[in-house]
Formats: sequence, structure tokens, C-alpha cells
Amino acid sequence: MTVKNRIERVAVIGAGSWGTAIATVLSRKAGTVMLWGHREEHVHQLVVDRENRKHLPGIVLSDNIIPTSDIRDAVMNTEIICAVVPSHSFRSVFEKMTPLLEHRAIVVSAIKGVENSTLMTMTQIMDQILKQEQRQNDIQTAVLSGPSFAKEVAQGIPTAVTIGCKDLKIAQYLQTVFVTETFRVYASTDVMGLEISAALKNIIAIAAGICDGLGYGMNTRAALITRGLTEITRLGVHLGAERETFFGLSGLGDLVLTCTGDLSRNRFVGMELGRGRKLVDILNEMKMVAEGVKTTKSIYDLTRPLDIEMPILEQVYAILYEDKECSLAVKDLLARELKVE
Ligand SMILES: NC(=O)C1=CN([C@@H]2O[C@H](COP(=O)(O)OP(=O)(O)OC[C@H]3O[C@@H](n4cnc5c(N)ncnc54)[C@H](O)[C@@H]3O)[C@@H](O)[C@H]2O)C=CC1
Ligand SMILES: O=C(CO)COP(=O)(O)O
Repeated sequence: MTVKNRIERVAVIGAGSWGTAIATVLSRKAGTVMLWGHREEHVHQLVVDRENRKHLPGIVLSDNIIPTSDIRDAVMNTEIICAVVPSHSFRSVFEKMTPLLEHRAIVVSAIKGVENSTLMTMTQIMDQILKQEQRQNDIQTAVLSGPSFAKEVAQGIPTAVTIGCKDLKIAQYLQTVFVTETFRVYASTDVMGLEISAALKNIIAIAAGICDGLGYGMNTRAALITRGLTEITRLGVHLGAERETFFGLSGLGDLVLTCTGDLSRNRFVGMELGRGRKLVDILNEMKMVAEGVKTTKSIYDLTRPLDIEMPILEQVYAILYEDKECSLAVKDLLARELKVE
């Protein structure tokens, strides 16, 4: 391991697949890992079976991972808290958590999404609530993002991610907290770039899945990844992010993973749509979250008043929210006016 930093106690807020996988990573570095889940019966199952059968089957929870449904218990005496709930439940969870946070705690969001009602990223939500609670000078916020399927991380398959914080020293400190022999962590100060790339790759992954479901080939997928990256970068730079971030792990890295990997839930949703199934039926059957569905609406609403070309986003929005036929969406993308690359 490059840098060792063993800490006493950390908390993971959210006991889904990614929260459980991150708890597994942190269990190699921390004395105790508190793993908070919002449903008591699920937490009870974790305590009894020592395995998250619903979200991460086959991975045994090490003895120092302590499942709890009591959020006070989870964050008490804890300096580092990693938030891993679905983006649309984060605001209410963070509101509950904020008054309970220890002085000088650091909250790291590993969530990939943008809120529908406010069009805010997760760190923007945190900043807003911290300000309301007058804790903005006390609590630090950060982001963890990159190509990282939960199952592979939990299995110890070599993975690299980026942790971003506006304060580089804190990002570098967090690097030493999360790094293990198989989990390599880079540092960044471009929080906006990390959050925008993480949220938008899910939209492009739905598009890639749609094309796979329609039976198109590798050419189509490569075109989507490349033009998708252009679209994501265009919006990110407009919002103040650094262009380079979009060619890093959280940008190109996660885009390639999610557009090509069979473990992606967003790509799965796209594939089922491409095969002709209805969105509502696909979502009703899924046990896990596909953040790209809601994020498509957020980003559509965010970009509509702006003069930014987002053709793939617009077609995914039309398929998800206006019932547009998938093959017609692809036809319309191909028929756009010719451009200079
Ligand atoms: N699974 C993965 O491979 C990765 C996931 N992520 C991101 O992590 C975040 C969480 O995703 P997953 O763990 O994969 O989701 P999941 O679908 O596996 O689990 C979601 C968890 O959140 C809980 N939950 C649902 N509503 C809640 C609420 N109102 N309050 C508190 N908890 C609630 C569920 O009970 C479940 O335990 C998402 O933003 C996702 O994009 C990021 C990287 C990898
Ligand atoms: O973000 C992910 C991997 O980095 C997981 O992607 P899905 O949410 O599409 O499964």
C-alpha cells in the first residue's frame, strides 16, 4: 500500500450495493466501520447473515463492519462519513445527519446524481443544508467518483477512483484513508467536474444500452461514448468544471465502464427499452437504483434555458419521458445537420 492511514472509526451511510462495497474497502483501514441502512429489517438481516443478500450477495461482511439503523449511532465519534444513498433520498438523510455530525467531520459523497426539484449536485445540497444549520465552516465535504462496479470492488479486483475536495490537503488526506492494495485513489480539487461527469455518464449509459437492445453494434457504442463525452464536457465546462476532469477516471473512465459493462444498471435499463419494454415495467422489476433515469430529467431541465447543445440527452429524455420510439430517436440523431468535429 502506498500510504497507510489507519483510523479508529468511519461511517458509511447507505447499505445498498455501493455502500456495502465501500464498507468492505474501509474495513481494511478502520478499526470500526458503521454501516447505516434506513430499513430496520434489512439491517437485521445484515446483522444475522453477515452478508448483504439483496444488494451484494456472496460478499461476507468482516467482523469490524457494524450494521445499524440508528443514524446517531452511525455518525457519533466519527470523523469521516461516506454517503451512499440514492441521490433522491440524500437531502432528507443529510438533514437528519447534519445536527449529529461531530465537530470537523468530513462527509464524502459517493452518490452519482442530480436532484430533480432543485437541479443541485450532492455537494451543493450539503453546502445549502450546512449553511442553514450554520455548520459550513465546521464540516468539510468531498466527492468519490470513478469506474467502480460495487461487486468488483468488494471482490478486491483492482480499481482506481478519484476523491475530490476544494481543499487539496483534505482530498490528499482522504486518499490515504480510502486507499488499499487494490483500491487506488487519485486526488482532485474539481468537485463540480467529478459530480457532473459521474451523474451524466449514467444518461449516456442508458443511450448505449438502448443501442445494444436495438441490436446495433460496436461502431454505434463507440460513437455514443465519444459524442457523449463531448456533450458531458460541454455542460461541465459551462458550469465551471475543468476540461481535464472529463478525460480522467470520473469522466472517460466511468463512461467507458458503464457504457460497456454488463453490471451497469443504467445500461440494463437502456437495453430493456431498446428491446421494446416500457420504462415503468423495467423499473418496477429492478431491485436496485438506476440513477440515470431521474438525472436525465434534472439535466434536461437544467440545460433547457441554457444555450448548450445536448442532442443525446434530448433523445434519451424523449424516450424516457415522452414515450418516443427508440429507433426513431437514433434516426433523428443521425439526421442532425452535419458538423465539424
Ligand atoms: N452500485 C455501484 O456499482 C455503484 C453505485 N454508485 C452510486 O451509489 C449510489 C447508491 O447506489 P447503490 O448502492 O448501487 O444502490 P442500491 O440500489 O444497491 O441500494 C440503494 C440503497 O439505498 C437505500 N435507500 C432507498 N431509499 C432510501 C432512503 N429514502 N433513505 C435511505 N436509504 C434509502 C436502499 O434501501 C438500498 O439499501 C447511487 O448514486 C449510485 O449511482 C456509484 C458507484 C458504483
Ligand atoms: O457508477 C457505476 C460504476 O462506476 C455503476 O453504474 P450503474 O449505476 O449503471 O450500475
